[in-house]
Amino acid sequence: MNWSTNVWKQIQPIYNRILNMPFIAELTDGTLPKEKFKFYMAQDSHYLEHFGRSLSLIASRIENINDTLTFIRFAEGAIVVENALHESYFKDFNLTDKGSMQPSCHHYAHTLKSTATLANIEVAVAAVLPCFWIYREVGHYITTNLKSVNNPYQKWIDTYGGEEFNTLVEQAIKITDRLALNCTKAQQNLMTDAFITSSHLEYQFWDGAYNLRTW
Ligand SMILES: Cc1ncc(CN)c(N)n1
Repeated sequence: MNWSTNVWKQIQPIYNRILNMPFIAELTDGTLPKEKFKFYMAQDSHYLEHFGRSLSLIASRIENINDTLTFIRFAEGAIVVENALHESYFKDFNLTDKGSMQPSCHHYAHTLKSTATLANIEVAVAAVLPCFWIYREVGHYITTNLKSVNNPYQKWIDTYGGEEFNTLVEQAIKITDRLALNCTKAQQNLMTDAFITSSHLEYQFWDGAYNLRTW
């Protein structure tokens, strides 16, 4: 079994907790209160900047030059494409000030940046993978279970449930599995730990937004 299949199995309890979060249920049926989505979008805009920086750090450190190019494109996707979605919601919701980073976002963003800088490269790559993979799965899940035709969060759902994002996710999984193949079992375990930690932080990010958690 390749590394990614194995680690995805390991995070099933966390993934199922995510699917059962009120944030996801209400995003699916379009009833998520606007103030919670606005909080989430503002925090996510901060997150995407730091995520993009983490991807750029990985791009500069990863050995294979084609992987460097792929991670540069991932960084651009986060900073330009994904953030454009946020900008459009800022307009829709008259949000002008995104405020400062709050605990869940701060913890996740800085964990990724320090891992991308200081950890072995395969661990850094494993740490960013849930940011791709969990969002794709949640996007697909919501698309399949969509309950409302006029869902105000449709643009978000279409972005993460769509084909363009899926292509990026496939590339990220493939690179991570290739790196894992050249690792010892001990190194693979560190990759798994990083993947699990980021999966918990994905849960915390949505939970922080739903509860409008501030310092
Ligand atoms: C917190 C979080 N994690 C992941 C994604 C998808 N790149 C995101 N926009 N925000």
